Amino acid sequence: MSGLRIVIGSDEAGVDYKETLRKDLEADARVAEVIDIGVHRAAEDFARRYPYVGLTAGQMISEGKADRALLFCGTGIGVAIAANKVPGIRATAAHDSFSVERSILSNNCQVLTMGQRVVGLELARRLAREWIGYTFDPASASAAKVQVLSDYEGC
Ligand SMILES: O=C[C@H](O)[C@H](O)COP(=O)(O)O
Repeated sequence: MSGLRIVIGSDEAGVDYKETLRKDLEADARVAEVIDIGVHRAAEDFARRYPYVGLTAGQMISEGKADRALLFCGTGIGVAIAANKVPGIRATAAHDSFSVERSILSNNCQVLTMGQRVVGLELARRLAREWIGYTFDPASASAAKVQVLSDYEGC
């Protein structure tokens, strides 16, 4: 898909990867807009923890301000849990190529998360490049399964 609006964010444990991946996304012609929700390196911003980052990203997608989010924390787990609290949001941590692919093609996840303490930087960059290239097919056999979740949430 071209023209993606992507939120990028992290807690303090993922800020190094967030900074590198933000630059990658900004240089990618398939990305229309990169929205950096922090954290930034200022001490006061480091007080924001993974729940706020995940919730903010999920809310932005829910409100139509972005299409996807790429989030980092120590493991990728905390930001995924937080984003999943927002109704209608499907978020997952993934650190391998197949799971990243299926997060879109099977699950239509809007949010991909990774852990800076889990995955190497170059693999994270490669996975993000791959992730941008996938588009969910609403006519696929997977669509009815995703719809069950949407129906449950009513959105
Ligand atoms: O999922 C949580 C993240 O990995 C976070 O960056 C670290 O959380 P902790 O400091 O509570 O271990």
